[in-house]
This record gives sequence, structure tokens and C-alpha cells, in this order.
Amino acid sequence: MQLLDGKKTSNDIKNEIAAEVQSIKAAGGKVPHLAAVLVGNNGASLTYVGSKVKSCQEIGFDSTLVSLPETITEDELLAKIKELNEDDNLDGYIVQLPLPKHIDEQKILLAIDPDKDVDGFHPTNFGRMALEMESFIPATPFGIMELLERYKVETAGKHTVVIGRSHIVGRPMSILMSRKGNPGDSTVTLTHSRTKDLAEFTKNADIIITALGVPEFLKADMVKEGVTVIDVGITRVEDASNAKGYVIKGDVDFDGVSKKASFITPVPGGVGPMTIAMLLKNTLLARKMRSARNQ
Ligand SMILES: NC(=O)C1=CN([C@@H]2O[C@H](COP(=O)(O)OP(=O)(O)OC[C@H]3O[C@@H](n4cnc5c(N)ncnc54)[C@H](OP(=O)(O)O)[C@@H]3O)[C@@H](O)[C@H]2O)C=CC1
Ligand SMILES: Nc1nc(=O)c2c([nH]1)NC[C@@H]1CN(c3ccc(C(=O)N[C@@H](CCC(=O)O)C(=O)O)cc3)C=[N+]21
Repeated sequence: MQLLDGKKTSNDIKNEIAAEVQSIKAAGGKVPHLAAVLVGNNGASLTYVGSKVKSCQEIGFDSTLVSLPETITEDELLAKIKELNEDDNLDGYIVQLPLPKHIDEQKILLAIDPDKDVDGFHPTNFGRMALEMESFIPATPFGIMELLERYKVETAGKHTVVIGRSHIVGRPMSILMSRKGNPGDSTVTLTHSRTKDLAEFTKNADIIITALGVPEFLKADMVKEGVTVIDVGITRVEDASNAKGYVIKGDVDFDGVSKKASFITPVPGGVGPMTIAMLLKNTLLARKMRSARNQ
């Protein structure tokens, strides 16, 4: 069993990006600038946005945290988005999801300038991804592709089963694995809560990607020997014995499944840190595209 170490790989990627930032600086260029919009103060969202800002500092990016009250109206948020779109000093930004219920998420995503959409959630980028054109790839699926590539996991001709069809993980993941190329060239089954006999699919899968948010959902008896398992799930489970008051659980029963797996990601330290590294990679790409356009 080989552990797909997202913590280590994300550090490698961050070092590669930091080196590029140094050469941009040495050539007198502008360093990439990322902004994160956070509405309200949900605990988990604060943690992710905090580590994004911290990572920017580590690698020499400029970063801005736009913190807005839970009570902000949709129009006020749209006005803020317009400001970010027009800000010539900003290369890319993300709007942390989920948004409060009174705000229409689709309307907000549509308002983001696709050239600054480093999350890759705008329909223009999503469509370009599906059509195998160059685009910003959503950070979590992008991070999974990067792990598969760096650990040389074979995907061509393999049967990949994705559990979960969200717009930010499961659906884009299914598209990427079915695209031509490496990683890719997989035969993909996209499953969800309406899937019947899910275990019949997972038992026949060469690669399983779990993105459902149900702690320890995937058990050893649901997978075959030699399977590759990518665990996207992150659920905070209350645990009084822990200093933070909670522990983080993935969607996979790691102890059981790892005994049968050829490759497997841990939680924490797997897909999560990769997500942040790939967001930084998209921001570097956004900076390069902007400077190419302005020349
Ligand atoms: N590591 C990282 O970087 C990231 C981690 N996450 C984590 O990944 C998990 C999934 O997040 P996200 O994609 O946003 O999820 P959503 O909650 O938006 O979607 C969950 C999906 O799983 C499906 N599902 C739920 N229960 C079952 C079940 N029992 N059997 C089969 N399918 C089921 C749902 O089906 P249906 O469509 O029918 O409702 C839905 O498609 C969460 O734990 C989240 O915290 C998310 C983003 C990034
Ligand atoms: N617009 C938008 N873009 C996102 O990319 C986005 C989002 N909204 N909303 C929420 C999800 C979730 N997400 C994570 C990022 C990092 C970790 C991460 O670094 N996890 C650590 C543990 C962190 C902890 O201690 O909680 C790990 O797995 O090792 C997890 C989850 C990005 N998301």
C-alpha cells in the first residue's frame, strides 16, 4: 500500500511556485495577487480561508481577505464582485462557499470575471474544461489529478467510480477522469444518493473517489483488492478528548480499506492541502495570462 501524501506533495508544489515568484520578482514583474471573499464566520470556512491567506504569505503572493457580514444583501455582494472584477491589481479571487441562504449562489458565480475565476466555477470555465480547452480547473479535482500524476497511478482504461455529484468536486472530477490524456482516459461511473446498489459499482472499481461527506462511508467489503482510493470527505466530528473539541473524518474507513488498497489518500493530509496548492497554481496562471494580455 502506497500513501498518496497530499501534505508533502502540496509542499513540493508550493516550493515550485515560490521559485517562480522569485524569478518574476527578479525580472521586475508583479507577483500574483489572490483575494478570498468570506461571507459570515462559519468555523470551517474560516479555517480554509485562513490557510489560503497563510499559504500566500509563505510563497510570496499578495493576498487580500474580504470579510463580509452574514447579513450582506445579494446586491451589496454583487457590487463587491464588480469592484474585484475591475481591480487591476488583482489577478484572481474566490468566493468561499456555501453562501448564506438569502443569496443566490448561481447569480454570484455568474458575476465573477472568468479570467479571475481561479476556482473554475464560472460556466465559461466549466464548459471549457468539459470541452478539453485550457481553463481554470476547480482546485480540489485539479489537486486529485496532480496527485495521480505525481504518484504515476495508471488511469487509462481503468474503471473510475466517483461518489457525489456536487458542482465543486464530484461532477468536475467525473469530467476530468473521462477526458483524453494522462491522468484521464478512464471509464467513469458517477454515483450519488439515488444510485441503486452502490457497492456493486465500487466493488468493480479500479479507482474510487469519495466526495459525499459521510464519515467512514466506504468500507473494506465494498472494494476490491488493489483499488486506488481518493478520499475527499472532510467532516468535523465532535470529540471532547481532542483539544480542538472535534476530529476530522474522511468518507473512507481508512483502517479497513487501506489493507486492500494499492494507493490511498489519508484525511487529514490528503486532498485538503492539495486543494490549497492548486488554488495557488491557478492564481499564478491567472497572473501570467494577465501579463501576457497587457503586453
Ligand atoms: N478536501 C477538500 O479540499 C474538499 C473537501 N470537501 C468535502 O467533501 C465532501 C463532499 O463535499 P461536496 O462535494 O461539496 O458535497 P455536497 O454535500 O454538495 O454533495 C454531496 C454529494 O454526495 C451525494 N451523497 C450523499 N450521501 C450519499 C450516499 N449515502 N450515497 C451516495 N451518495 C451520497 C449527494 O447526492 P445527491 O446529489 O443525490 O444529493 C451529493 O451528490 C464534504 O465532506 C466536504 O467537506 C469539499 C470540497 C473540498
Ligand atoms: N469557493 C470555494 N472554493 C473551495 O475550494 C472551497 C469552498 N469554496 N468551500 C469549502 C470547500 C472545502 N475546501 C477545503 C480546503 C482545504 C482543506 C484542508 O486543507 N484540509 C486539511 C485539514 C483542515 C482542517 O483542520 O480543518 C486536510 O485535509 O489536511 C479542506 C477543505 C475548499 N472548499
